[in-house]
Amino acid sequence: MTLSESPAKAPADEVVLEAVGLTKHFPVRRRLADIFTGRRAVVHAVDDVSFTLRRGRVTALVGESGSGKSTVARLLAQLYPRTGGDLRLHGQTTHVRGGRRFRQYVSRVQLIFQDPFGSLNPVHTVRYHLTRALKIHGNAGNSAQELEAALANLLTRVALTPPERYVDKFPHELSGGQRQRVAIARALGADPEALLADEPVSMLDVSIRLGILNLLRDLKERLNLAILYITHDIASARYFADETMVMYAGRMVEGGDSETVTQTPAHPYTRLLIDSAPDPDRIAGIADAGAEDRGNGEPPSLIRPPAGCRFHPRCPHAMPRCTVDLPPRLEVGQPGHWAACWLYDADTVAREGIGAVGDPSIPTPPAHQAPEEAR
Ligand SMILES: Nc1ncnc2c1ncn2[C@@H]1O[C@H](COP(=O)(O)OP(=O)(O)OP(=O)(O)O)[C@@H](O)[C@H]1O
Repeated sequence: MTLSESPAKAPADEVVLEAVGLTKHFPVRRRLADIFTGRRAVVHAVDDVSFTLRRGRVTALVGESGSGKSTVARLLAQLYPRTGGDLRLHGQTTHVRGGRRFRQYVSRVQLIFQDPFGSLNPVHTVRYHLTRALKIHGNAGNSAQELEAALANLLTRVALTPPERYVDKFPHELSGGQRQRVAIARALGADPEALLADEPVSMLDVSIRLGILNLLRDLKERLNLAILYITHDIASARYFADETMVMYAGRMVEGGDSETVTQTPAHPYTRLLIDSAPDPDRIAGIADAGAEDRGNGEPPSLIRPPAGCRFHPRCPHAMPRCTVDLPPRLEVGQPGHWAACWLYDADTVAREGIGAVGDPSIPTPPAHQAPEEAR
């Protein structure tokens, strides 16, 4: 078998991968007190995360450091066993740990790492890395000519042309951007349906980031790929992703189409994120409201995460209910736009009042600002 020359025949928008209540807790070393109490402490890295990856679409997963984004990518790549929840490939539950079934899974779902310097072996050439990927996934053809054609095809797909200029280079002879292109070409050697790109540009020079994002977008369109784009840069999600989901302290707090989430953010945490990463194109009203509503402090301990909404200790709008009840996903206007926030439950707001337990050092929204406007 060789690489498909034309975009996959699967319909655009077809669901490839589905996370349903995905949960990952990492055990932490036992302390003396734990032995007496019989408790085993865990890091709640990812709790109850649900979303779908579709053909021909980029889904961004955004959040600050430690929010659980990389753990989600590793769960989707099945590098970690999950603590709970389900992972479905084309609707079928999938649970693989090594061996042939893992290789079959990996040929459909490929992970691209953040660090193009660490992910390529410095003693091997581009030819070696790509040939290995093609052979492992049965895409190297049946002759030396077919292999050569497949190598040229991969390099051309990632715009490393002419291919003969790059194929025999070692990683140290390439720039960071060129190395990341080789890493992407290696992932494409599997002829996958889904790419999981974990901060694919964060270690690259700012001047070449756009080129890599444009390449991924081009691949999404030409190869009809489903792409998960993990980033802490919400402005790039607006530019690059079709949908954006926001994670805070291991939980999803907001989701919807990227334009809506970035231009009319609903969750106070999303507003904080946008506020700390100014986007010049953002509409003035949101920018002003964000500056006023800014929460402060640090993300919580994931060993003993706060009850209720995990953002409530930092939230200027927190109400008593936020400290005890976990908010469900609530619709916030545009179809498909949701926020896990009690601000969007009219009964709770009417009963408790916005900001009743918020940090008093942070100004609460003006009295006229109804939950509708708090979006
Ligand atoms: N193998 C592990 N063992 C214990 N805790 C872990 C492990 N991997 C991650 N964690 C913890 O899980 C939480 C989520 O980490 P994760 O790396 O997924 O976050 P992230 O959003 O990707 O952050 P970053 O952008 O810094 O990579 C963190 O508190 C982290 O310390």
